[in-house]
Amino acid sequence: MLGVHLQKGYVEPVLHPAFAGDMSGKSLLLKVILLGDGGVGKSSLMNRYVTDRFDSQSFHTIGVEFLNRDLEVDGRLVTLQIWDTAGQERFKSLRTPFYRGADCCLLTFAVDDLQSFQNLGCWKKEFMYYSDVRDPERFPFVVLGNKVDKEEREVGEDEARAWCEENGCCPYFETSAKDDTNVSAAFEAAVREVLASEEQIDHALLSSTIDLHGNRKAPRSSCC
Ligand SMILES: Nc1nc2c(ncn2[C@@H]2O[C@H](COP(=O)(O)OP(=O)(O)OP(=O)(O)O)[C@@H](O)[C@H]2O)c(=O)[nH]1
Ligand SMILES: [Mg+2]
Repeated sequence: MLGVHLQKGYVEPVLHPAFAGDMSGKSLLLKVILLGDGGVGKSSLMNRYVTDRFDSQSFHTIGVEFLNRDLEVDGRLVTLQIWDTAGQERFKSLRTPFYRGADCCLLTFAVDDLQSFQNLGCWKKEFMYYSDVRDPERFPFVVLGNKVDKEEREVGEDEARAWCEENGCCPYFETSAKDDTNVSAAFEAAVREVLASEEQIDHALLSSTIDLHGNRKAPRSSCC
């Protein structure tokens, strides 16, 4: 980490460019969004990562909040803009307008709460419906099984990994916002997923450019 740039806000829904560099053009602004049932620990994960604090008495989120943190991943400077949403059903209309423009979605459940794990598919669907992503097949997700510090589990690691494989092979992290287990690793993985997916798109674009050239050349050679 190069430094923490803390910014907290309650914001209007805006279209967010997938890659907006800073004035020097050296830093990438990436929007990642935390989704999952109320109480699984989304706000706690964001606060642990950005402010290195944990509150055992946190309140439910209403709508959305975001915090920024600067970091370096594989030599790339990134400003990670983490959007924390309200998981409770009654706040659905307040959170869904903020899905657009996300670069990565962190699907979160708590390992001591089976229902929150069973709801992951609904969260994924809700995100895909409202985010209107350019390339749904390639959109990066990361799955977080939070509260691994708790002794009583309702969801096993193997079960969670199996879900990830069946649903597009997203990376899986067992985290604890309380103990600071794997929290940085999970957010850094989100950045890597975005960078990798952008590289795939660049590669696809490059390939189609080469194909275009190839198509232009083919008729000429047949003419001769
Ligand atoms: N033991 C343990 N408790 C946690 C952990 N993460 C969060 N909690 C607790 O779980 C409760 C809910 O955490 P929040 O971060 O508010 O949950 P949330 O997902 O943001 O909930 P909503 O805002 O309603 O969507 C709080 O009491 C937290 O202190 C964790 O890793 N371990
Ligand atoms: Mg919250």
